[in-house]
Amino acid sequence: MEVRSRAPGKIILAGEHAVVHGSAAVAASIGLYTSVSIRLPSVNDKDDTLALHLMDAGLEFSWPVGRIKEMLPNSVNNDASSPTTCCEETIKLILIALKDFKIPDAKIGIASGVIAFLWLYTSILGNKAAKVIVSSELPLGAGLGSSAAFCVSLAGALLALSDAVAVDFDQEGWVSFGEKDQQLANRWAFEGEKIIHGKPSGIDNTVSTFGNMIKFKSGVLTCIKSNMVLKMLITNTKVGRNTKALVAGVSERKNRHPDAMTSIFTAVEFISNEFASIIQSTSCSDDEVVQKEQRIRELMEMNQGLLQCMGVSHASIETVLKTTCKYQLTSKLTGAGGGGCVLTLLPALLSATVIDKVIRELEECGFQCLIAEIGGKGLEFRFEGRS
Ligand SMILES: Nc1ncnc2c1ncn2[C@@H]1O[C@H](COP(=O)(O)OP(=O)(O)OP(=O)(O)O)[C@@H](O)[C@H]1O
Ligand SMILES: C[C@@](O)(CCO)CC(=O)[O-]
Ligand SMILES: [Mg+2]
Repeated sequence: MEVRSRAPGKIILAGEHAVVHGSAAVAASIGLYTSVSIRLPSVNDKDDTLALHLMDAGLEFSWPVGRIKEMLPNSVNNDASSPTTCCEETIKLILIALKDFKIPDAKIGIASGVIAFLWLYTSILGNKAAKVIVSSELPLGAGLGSSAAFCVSLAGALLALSDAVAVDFDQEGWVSFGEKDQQLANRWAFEGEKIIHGKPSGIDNTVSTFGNMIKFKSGVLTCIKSNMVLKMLITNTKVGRNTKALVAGVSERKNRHPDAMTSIFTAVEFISNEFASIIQSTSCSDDEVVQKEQRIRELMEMNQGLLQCMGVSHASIETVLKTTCKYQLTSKLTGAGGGGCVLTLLPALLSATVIDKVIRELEECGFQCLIAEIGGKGLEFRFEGRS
């Protein structure tokens, strides 16, 4: 039997990092997905290995199922309906076991994804043989929520094969879980994100699970119904960075300057709330749309300034800001910053010629541009066959 699942990446429109410290943030799913396929062996198949193929990283892993029990003595046969946290001791044990695979230095960040995989797999499905393939349309480690899409998609495929959720094997095509099961997938994905991010707020896995546009604060999600067409250019600076290190850096800065940083996080809270209310307000005339866009531009500019105060901007991000500013366009980083992706608001009345020009200039700097669909579907799965 084979199950496939897919979960989208995201953009954070306002509030990244501050959301880790309890401020509100606004995020939307984007139409780029991470897909997972899990194939269980047929009854007559004697294969007793768990194989993982990470297509984007070009890495393959496999473990005899007996070896997995030794590596993760505490996770196998957990209750799939009760998400649990992977302890530091288990992370260390898996890291030691991963040395056998000689992951190249340039790809060492993938190790945390493999640990998250092993934790989710063994906690939800136990000690079973399977072939798992992961592939993504998202750039990895670039601020578009690849880690969350990875964890959500995995949690979804694993839960679809577990006893913890009731699924209809005969349903054809892509289907979503019911709300209770979506919440369970989201809670498991959060446990995976903890392994990759250290201290995630939960916004990335939540928007990847539920899709659409959301406001998120202290673990609570509010759906946003957008009343305006929001078109964002996404520029990938291709400067690699690691969300865990950037989140930790902001916390260290907060420890050094608690009052100043708390004031910054409070300012971000106001920005996110205003952002959400502008998007939701109705506008009838072109003039009203232009006024709303103007306010969003100012909020993006202020948010970017505050992210710079938090220490998460980067020379490559500043280059995108300067380049787009030449065309009177406003940009801000999205996700953890430190490189990665930058959003540029494309006003509704902006001509295609200007968009082409700005994209050409950004690409001449070595960056990669894309315009993604905003606010689409969340986690979905499908069964490919039974045996
Ligand atoms: N398709 C994938 N295959 C293997 N590992 C993945 C995949 N997608 C994400 N990962 C794991 O997630 C890590 C990247 O996560 P990270 O949080 O640093 O960046 P991001 O999620 O893309 O950006 P942000 O958190 O700012 O939105 C990778 O190093 C890897 O461990
Ligand atoms: C930087 C951060 O705020 C967003 C990363 O996409 C981290 C998080 O919320 O977990
Ligand atoms: Mg991430």
